[in-house]
Amino acid sequence: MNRLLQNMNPQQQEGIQAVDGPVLLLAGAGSGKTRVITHRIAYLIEERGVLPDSILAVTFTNKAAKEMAERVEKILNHNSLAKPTLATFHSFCVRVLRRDIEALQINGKGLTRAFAIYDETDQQAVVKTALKRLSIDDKTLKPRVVLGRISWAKNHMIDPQQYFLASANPMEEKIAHVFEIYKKELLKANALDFDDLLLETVRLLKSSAEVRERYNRRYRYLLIDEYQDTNHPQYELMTLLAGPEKNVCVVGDEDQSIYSWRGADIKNILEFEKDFPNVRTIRLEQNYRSTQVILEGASAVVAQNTQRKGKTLWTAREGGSLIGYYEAPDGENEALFVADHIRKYLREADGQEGLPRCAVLYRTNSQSRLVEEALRRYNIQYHMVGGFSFYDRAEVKDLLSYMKLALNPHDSIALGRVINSPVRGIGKTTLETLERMALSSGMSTWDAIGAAIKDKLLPPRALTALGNFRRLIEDARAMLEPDFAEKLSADVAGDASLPEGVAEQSEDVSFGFGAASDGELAIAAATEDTGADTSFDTSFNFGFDFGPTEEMSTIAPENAANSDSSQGIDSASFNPFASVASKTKHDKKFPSIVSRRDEETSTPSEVSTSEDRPAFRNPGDPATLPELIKFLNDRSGYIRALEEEATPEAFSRIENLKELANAASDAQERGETLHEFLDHAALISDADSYSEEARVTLMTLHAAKGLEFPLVFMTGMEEGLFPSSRTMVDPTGLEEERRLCYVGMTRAMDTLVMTRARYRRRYGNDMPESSVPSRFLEEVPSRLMEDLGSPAARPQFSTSDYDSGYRGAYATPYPKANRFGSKNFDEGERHYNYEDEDQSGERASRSSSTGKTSANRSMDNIASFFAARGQKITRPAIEVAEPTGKTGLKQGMRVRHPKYGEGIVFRREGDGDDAKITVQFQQHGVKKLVEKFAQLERL
Ligand SMILES: Nc1ncnc2c1ncn2[C@@H]1O[C@H](COP(=O)(O)OP(=O)(O)OP(=O)(O)O)[C@@H](O)[C@H]1O
Repeated sequence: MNRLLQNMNPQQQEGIQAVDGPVLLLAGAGSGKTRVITHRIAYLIEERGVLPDSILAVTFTNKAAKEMAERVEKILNHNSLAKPTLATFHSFCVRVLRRDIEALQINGKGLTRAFAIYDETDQQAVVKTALKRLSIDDKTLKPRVVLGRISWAKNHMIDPQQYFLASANPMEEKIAHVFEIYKKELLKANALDFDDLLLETVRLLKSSAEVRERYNRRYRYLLIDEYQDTNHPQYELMTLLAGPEKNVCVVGDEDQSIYSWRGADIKNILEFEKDFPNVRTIRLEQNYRSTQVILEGASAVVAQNTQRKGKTLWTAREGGSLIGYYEAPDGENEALFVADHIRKYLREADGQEGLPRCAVLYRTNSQSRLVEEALRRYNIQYHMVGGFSFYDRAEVKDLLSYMKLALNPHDSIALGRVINSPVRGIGKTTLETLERMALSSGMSTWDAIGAAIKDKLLPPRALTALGNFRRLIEDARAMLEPDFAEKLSADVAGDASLPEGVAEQSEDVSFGFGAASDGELAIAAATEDTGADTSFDTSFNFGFDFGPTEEMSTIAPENAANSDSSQGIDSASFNPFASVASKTKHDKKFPSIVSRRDEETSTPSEVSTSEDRPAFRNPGDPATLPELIKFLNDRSGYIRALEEEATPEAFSRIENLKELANAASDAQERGETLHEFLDHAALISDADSYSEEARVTLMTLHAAKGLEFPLVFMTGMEEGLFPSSRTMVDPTGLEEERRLCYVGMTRAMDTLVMTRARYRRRYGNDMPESSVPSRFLEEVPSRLMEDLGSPAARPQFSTSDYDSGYRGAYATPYPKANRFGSKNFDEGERHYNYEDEDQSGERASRSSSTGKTSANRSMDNIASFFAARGQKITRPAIEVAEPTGKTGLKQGMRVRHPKYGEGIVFRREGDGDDAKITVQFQQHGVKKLVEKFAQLERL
């Protein structure tokens, strides 16, 4: 047998040998697709005598192209001088255009071969020029938003004219005009952006038969990898390059198509057989990677999808350990569980053959923070793929810079970083003037801002922008002082009477809290209490959700006592400042977040009592860390700007900022000061050295595609997180999430563990929100899963497990029972949640005392989780009849809420006026609503 066919199964052999005519290689996960592609190329060269340079293989990433080239070289024993072309779509297009773009010129006009390639910064500059020319404020129409639309239009082959005709509103019309100018400007500059590289190549090959035929003669064998992730222009390019011979082999797996948000069209693979009628379809269905258990589990999940061709994957690796499931009380414990498991795995693997390798996968980058911190506590080195370490991300650094300025506004580096981020009209010239002033007088930039405002040294617009920025920082600084709320409301009241303009604002008093002087905060003269509770709400629009008026309160009972009785709820309680207005002053002072608290007046144990629960600030206390972050997020306009951008990247940045707020809440609970929090963040990024030898890899599910690991963790298996809430009411989006789940599961070779947190903090909320297990967990047959949460299986922690270097950063070492025994948690102190308040239905049927409900609920959760899969469990399931009430809404129904939009009913409890309904909203996560006020419309 030919050496290239040895050790290959019959389908793989067919895939290697079928080199003539169109071939669709449907390669299931782990079925040796990469092996087949590389051997196929080698086979063409060695067996069929094809010239290497007449082979073109297109892959998705440069890394994949490089690896493939190396593998082919190796298979051919480095005997071939000529090389096949292995490139990405974009790099291939650059080659074509550098050679032939001038064929597109008409009467000598058009782009030349010396064209420039514009990156995103260049693109933004062009859009800004266009907006300026059209007198459109780039705050109302963000350049990034415009660029997103332009890219979308281009990838759907829509030109500015068509875009204009199809525009449904004035905004879209404006974008069409910008698009038109953008196109002309690029042409004038002899430049192409990334999308153009593909589109112009397609246009070239379509319009010039001479050029097309030349490429068809040159590349007689075409191979496209990851075909399921190609978009429309890439599809067109493939058909043009396939030429009359159509020796084109596309390799892909529709079950691994996870890039529709980037324009990938799963139809390309689903309809390949239609486009090439005489296609030979080869299915690679033997999986060499995973155990039977893992493969069966993954296949069961993806089998729920409708958009697929359907493959029956099998493996000779019979049996294998069951898929582990662990339900942690919260996100921190989930991460610690993973870290503990990894430590054991690495220990056990020590001395055994082969490098132990494992991966922790998550849906969004922001989830890495807790895992990173847990691994660091265990002193386990890790490598993070596809992104910076959490604290290195631009948006996180920006927000930390704001926090640093709140402590020290003279920190010129932090100031330089955020003075115009988000864009607030403080331009280059202004900054240069400030820098010159600072340089010549020895002032800090902060002081230079003050001087420029005072002496009106800059144009009015610049001064207004600087004034606003200065005020933002001063207000943040004021939040670090006691009684800030009262001062702020006084300031807001005072503001109304102030004439507009920079001159007035330049006076210290009009800045609300006074200008800061070196080393200490100058506080504005105390003003009368002007009724903080009303003015406060208007002065602070945090731009995030504190809950609707009809939502069940998540506030502590002492605050809930102020509820609006007619509604049975307390809208104000969702405002972190509400407690300031509604509570009576406590004797004990809340520890300052600026300085370390006085150990005599407040010991760590006191902080965690219900009376002094850190989540709630007493009147006269400084703001808490999460409050400060929320204030900065909102007042800086940072989150708003990202929301307007509305790209997947922007959403992920928002998630990161929310995660930073969560980190702050954790720090607050540990009693950390702002200084300590910032130091902790700095240490994390400083110590962030990656080792090539690291055996632990952290990455998103997307980044994991194409990789394999003996041990894989999939974390955050929760509705709203995974599947992501944005996809949950869109069947197509949901199918893509399911494919992502399949990709994740099939990365595991020997062991797969899926975890979730029962309560997860969202956007630094005082109270973690309860979560619902991901539907994907439910889709794995129960016989394939085992619960790792039973006491015997539960890892045992001791404080000595933690890296001593890190312990210093935490004021209170965690007691053993707090980690996985979740003693505190179970006693309902820190993790108070509405479910603790409202379990009437379940409680009625339970004889247990309320003090133990959390522990019992945990059992019930696991019990019902496994019961749903038909697995026998020792604890009898609790029967709660599902009432339907007046609305007739039932579990699984799709509904619309006037504020939260679309969602799916997850649970209904109680009846009559007390009936509560839990809904998973697409945009807003899980909400528990009082049915009679909820105004839910059935869809
Ligand atoms: N015929 C074979 N005999 C033994 N091992 C094989 C064979 N074919 C593939 N493998 C092994 O199976 C694993 C998966 O192969 P490969 O990475 O090529 O799969 P893939 O189809 O590209 O996977 P995915 O699409 O899931 O990323 C590799 O470890 C590979 O060495």
